[in-house]
Amino acid sequence: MSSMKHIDNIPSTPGKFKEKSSYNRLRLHFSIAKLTFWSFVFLGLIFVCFFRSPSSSSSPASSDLSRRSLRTSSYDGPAWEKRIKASAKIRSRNGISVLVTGAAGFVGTHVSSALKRRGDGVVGHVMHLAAQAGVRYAMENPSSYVHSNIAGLVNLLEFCKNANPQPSIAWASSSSVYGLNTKVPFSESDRTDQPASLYAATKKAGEEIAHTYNHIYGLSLTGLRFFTVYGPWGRPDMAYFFFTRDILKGKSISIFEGANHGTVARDFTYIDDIVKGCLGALDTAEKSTGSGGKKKGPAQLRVFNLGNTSPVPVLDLVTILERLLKVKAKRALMKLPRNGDVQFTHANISFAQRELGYKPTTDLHTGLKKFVRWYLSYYVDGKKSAQ
Ligand SMILES: O=C(O)[C@H]1O[C@H](OP(=O)(O)OP(=O)(O)OC[C@H]2O[C@@H](n3ccc(=O)[nH]c3=O)[C@H](O)[C@@H]2O)[C@H](O)[C@@H](O)[C@H]1O
Repeated sequence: MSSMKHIDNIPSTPGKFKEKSSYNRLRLHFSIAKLTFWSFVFLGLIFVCFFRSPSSSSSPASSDLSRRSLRTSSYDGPAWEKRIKASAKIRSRNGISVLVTGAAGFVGTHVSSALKRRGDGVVGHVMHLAAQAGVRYAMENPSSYVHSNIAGLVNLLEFCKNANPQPSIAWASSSSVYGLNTKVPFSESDRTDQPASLYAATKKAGEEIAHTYNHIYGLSLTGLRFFTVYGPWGRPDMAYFFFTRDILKGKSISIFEGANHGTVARDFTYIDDIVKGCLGALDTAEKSTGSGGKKKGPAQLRVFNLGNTSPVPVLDLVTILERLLKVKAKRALMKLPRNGDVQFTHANISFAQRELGYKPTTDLHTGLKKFVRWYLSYYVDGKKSAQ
């Protein structure tokens, strides 16, 4: 595991870490190829693999254990193992032990701490920085998407299928799989065979791969189609994040519009609502039916939209940010580039509502208010630099 230290240098979600040179890019690919499956999986999204198990204690969890206990400069040895075991320990009645990959990413961080708060055991791979999220970055670094979203997924499923007992798996898909679909709101049964970006194509491939492992090996699999997740500790490559940074710096921001000044809108979904959907998926997942690589019977296979059901034009997002930041943005309207962006997303969440009890409660203004409060305290009061 000590080989994982090099991951510090791997360019991750654009904006968090800058790629310095083509040498680094080559090194990234070479290094990823060498990683074990533990470090090979997703960033900016979660991939949760979990085993139902009896509780070992009824005492409440300490909510900050998950991240703090794993923050260490050494990723092997007895001390590290002890910390991993402590984090994995279940502390509530009927708790579950969850392997959260991408636990250092945006959604993974929030899901891990929510699990810890309710007493579940969590094992994070805090060094998991391989890049795969983001629609536009897929044009710059296509192979990172294939490595993480396809090869990483297959590696993980290979491991899970051979396990005895097999775990159930909930994993992050994306609203982008709807691609050029024009029927709104997007329902899980709508067509998803027209991806507009490589990112979307790799997520769609993940859904098909999930089908295969469910069919052949009896793995219980739940894919979650996230709709533009935002909030504190979010990804700097996302528009709401870098708009905030650039508005504060007095830099102009490009706001995309469709043909004939058509509205570009997103079903922005607040992180706390997404976390509730993730926990709902874990709590309702059935057991896998196979063991040791052999299927014993049909297993659960699900896909859910986790959106907000309330698309907001990007122009309105900017207006809300201006009000919250008390700074006027320098707006530059631009035609939607042909780089993978779609014009509109809108989730139908009735299936998730019925099956997971998923019910988003945060509107964009309320969510952005929380984000801006965090942003100002972290970057402005905390004097951290936002690149
Ligand atoms: O739901 C998803 O599955 C995806 O959500 C997110 O993608 P998007 O919805 O595209 O979010 P984001 O980039 O923040 O752009 C937001 C809006 O701003 C517009 N936009 C963007 C950049 C810009 O310079 N100007 C602009 O108007 C842009 O046209 C868009 O309308 C995740 O990044 C992705 O990983 C995936 O999870």
